[in-house]
Amino acid sequence: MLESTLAAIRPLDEAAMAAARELQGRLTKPAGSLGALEPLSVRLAGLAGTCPPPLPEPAAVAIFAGDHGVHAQGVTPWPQEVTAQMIGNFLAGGAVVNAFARQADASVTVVDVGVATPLPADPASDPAGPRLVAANVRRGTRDLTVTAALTRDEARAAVETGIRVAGDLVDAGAGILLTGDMGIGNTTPAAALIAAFTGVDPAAATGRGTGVDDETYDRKVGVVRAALERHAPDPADPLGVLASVGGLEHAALAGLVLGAAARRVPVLLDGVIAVSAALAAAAFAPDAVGAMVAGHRSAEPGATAALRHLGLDPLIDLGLRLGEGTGALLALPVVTGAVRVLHEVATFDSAGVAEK
Ligand SMILES: Cc1cc2ncn([C@H]3O[C@H](COP(=O)(O)O)[C@@H](O)[C@H]3O)c2cc1C
Ligand SMILES: O=C(O)c1cccnc1
Repeated sequence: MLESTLAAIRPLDEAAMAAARELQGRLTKPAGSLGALEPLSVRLAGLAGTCPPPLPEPAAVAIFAGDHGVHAQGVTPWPQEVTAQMIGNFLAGGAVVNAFARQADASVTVVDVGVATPLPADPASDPAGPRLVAANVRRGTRDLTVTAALTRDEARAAVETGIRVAGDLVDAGAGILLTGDMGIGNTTPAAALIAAFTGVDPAAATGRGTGVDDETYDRKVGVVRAALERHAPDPADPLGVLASVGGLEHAALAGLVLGAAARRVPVLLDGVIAVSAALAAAAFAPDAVGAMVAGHRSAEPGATAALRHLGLDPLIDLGLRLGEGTGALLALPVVTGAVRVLHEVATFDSAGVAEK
């Protein structure tokens, strides 16, 4: 399934992009006045293979949850149980991601791809409310400072879970997918993935996650450095990188991105966990970058290194450092606006407005 998905990922459609550029030039506004929205609309036309591309509606957030063996190294002050407890919060509608999803009219799907502790009972009473997908590959990764976090088969199973979730959401009608994550400790493997794929130093890839103190931060950088030295991951082997220093939610997010790209539906990336997974997706299939929209610039320094490597400019920059899909949801109206312009704005000709 991974191989067939990769084979389905193709470059953007040049004719649709040319049509979108030409249309942008005829709309009743000075050329270029919509800044980053204009090239975004062109890219989304290229992805859809038609101009104008469909409005990115309805939106679906997929929150992949997993735990991390590296938690044992003291890289985060939060107990591991918080991952499972937050799943309960997502399903009950009480997390920040739920508030923003309601505002954006987006569905929320929570995927247990690797949670270590028992999940709370699913309160799912509202059929339109958040939904839980049980797809646990393993009850958390192994400690990447000691051994590979995952076997290649486990990493593949998680990637294929993400591909499957993307396909199911698109089959159910989603016009855009948004990435979400939950996993106490997951900024540590995200930093390791970013260092492995971009080549930046572990100190430049590592941030303070939930807000760790100086001592914990120094330990975290040391953990990332030790993991890279131990495993020497090969960036040309994305499955190997995900297995050695990644996480189950990171691998599944890479699959979600690949699945979206294969179905030619845009995928709006959230923060540092999402962009670390996007690096893996791009290593699997460089053309997958065409489907990626960077929602925001996470405060985590690794996110900026990853976005630079991917050649993506984030739509908003609010200093967010939460994850869950919150930054992607806040950026969604910007994406919709970029496409709506192509559908609804009059041309100089049709509106009888004189050109310069
Ligand atoms: C209550 C709570 C809600 C969260 N929602 C997202 N995260 C975010 O913070 C965690 C990563 O940071 P670190 O690597 O420092 O542990 C992940 O669970 C991520 O989704 C949360 C973290 C907490 C504590
Ligand atoms: O950028 C993120 O997504 C992020 C940052 C800190 C903690 N959790 C997630």
